[in-house]
Amino acid sequence: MRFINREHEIAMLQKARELSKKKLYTIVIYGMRRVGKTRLLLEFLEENDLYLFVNRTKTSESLLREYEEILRKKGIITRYEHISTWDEFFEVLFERFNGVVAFDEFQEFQKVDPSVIPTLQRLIDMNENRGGIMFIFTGSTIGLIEKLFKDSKESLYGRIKRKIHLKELGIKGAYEMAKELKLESLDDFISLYSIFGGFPKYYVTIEDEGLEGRSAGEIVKNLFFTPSAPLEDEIPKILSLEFGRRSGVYYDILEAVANGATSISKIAGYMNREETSLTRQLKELIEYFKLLSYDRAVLGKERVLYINHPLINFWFRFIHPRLSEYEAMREDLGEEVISMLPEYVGRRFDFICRELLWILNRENKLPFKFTEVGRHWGYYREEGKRKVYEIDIVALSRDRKKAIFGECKWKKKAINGEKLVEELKKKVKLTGWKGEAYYLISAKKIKNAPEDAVILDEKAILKVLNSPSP
Ligand SMILES: Nc1ncnc2c1ncn2[C@@H]1O[C@H](COP(=O)(O)OP(=O)(O)OP(=O)(O)O)[C@@H](O)[C@H]1O
Repeated sequence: MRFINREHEIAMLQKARELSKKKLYTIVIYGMRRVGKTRLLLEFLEENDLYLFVNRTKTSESLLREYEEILRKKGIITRYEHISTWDEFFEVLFERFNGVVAFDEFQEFQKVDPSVIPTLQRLIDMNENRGGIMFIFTGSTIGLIEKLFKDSKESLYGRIKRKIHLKELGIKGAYEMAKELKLESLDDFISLYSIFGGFPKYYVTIEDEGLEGRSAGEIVKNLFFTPSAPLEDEIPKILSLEFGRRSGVYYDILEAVANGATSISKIAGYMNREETSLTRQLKELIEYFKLLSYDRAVLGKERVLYINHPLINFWFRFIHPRLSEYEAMREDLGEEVISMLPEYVGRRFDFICRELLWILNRENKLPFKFTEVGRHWGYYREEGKRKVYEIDIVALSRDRKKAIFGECKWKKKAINGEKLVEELKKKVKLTGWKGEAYYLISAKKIKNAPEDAVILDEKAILKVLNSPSP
């Protein structure tokens, strides 16, 4: 797959390389698994730079031997020289090497040999003013890498000049990949993006499996629901690397949230456990692993939990609760899941709308600039009963005096725009909104679109996706 996006990150790295010529420069690139850290490194590194992968399955001695061999191949040490300690390894680097040294999966040193970290710290301190070397450390386990570099108790704290949090490619980047894969049909793309988000790895898997130009349903079937499917253990693999041996309750919480338990009391109900026995793990899933987030009612105080990683959400919604069936009757389960996809995609479409709105906002293509966007929900009484209303999009100006209220519907059938806006206006009344109001409808096809509403239909969405990035 051609290298997509990341101009901003490459520019930051290039600037750091320039600065490192005068004075040692250290940079951390961290982000979720599969987001593209290694590829970014490899695109950036030049022939004489050093790429060093910290392989967690190796012993300290064998990793050192591997790196020693790399130094030999690069001509940094001779055939007759040997490196027997990590001290020597870094000393040789500082004495003889000019260029970039990239440690991929740096956090794995904690497993292979934790003493490497203070050794490196000491040598960084001693060589602070030495020009010519730049260190890049990449790490996947977000919580761990943050701890390694931000926690003042850990030794590399304060030695890092720049941190790059590498995020998913975003909807435009994902659409570029989809185009490479001949998947430009918006319907298929919206379904795939709802499942895979902007993680390049999964689009590369579509390419690796020769599934270019196929429908979203066929792709999902092939990648998950065939014998030895390529993504059959993707999520368990990622999560076991993140959670280590502490996994148990985390899995149950994720399953509960993916299936509609959006608060700690509902999760406890789903799992049939006491709330207090889940507090710590829930906090860790939010703050340390960053897999769960809160979605707030923009005009209110309530909040609900959701899984912010699209593929983890998909896995826990459809496969994890039915792992036995997944083993024994995979193809049948696949048929069932594929038949439920339109409804699933319909619900994920809210997030897609928000992302599209952010793009339009950046490009000044909305009635005003908003600074916050999310959902809103509230309650009203009808015939003595308490009922809920929901507004898919509420985008607010900084002073909270202007708002865009929107509905997002991804369905095959055309939506009646006028009717939808009428219903939306009734819901807006329920919120008690007093400021300026604008209305937005996002749907595949819209008939009777009111002239003064912001319209995000198939044509408008394709225009956003195809517009050049600023
Ligand atoms: N910007 C990109 N454009 C095109 N392909 C990409 C891009 N970034 C990554 N890829 C591809 O996606 C796959 C996964 O990327 P990569 O291995 O770099 O991710 P990673 O973050 O290092 O993952 P992990 O933490 O799991 O090792 C690779 O096949 C890579 O070539």
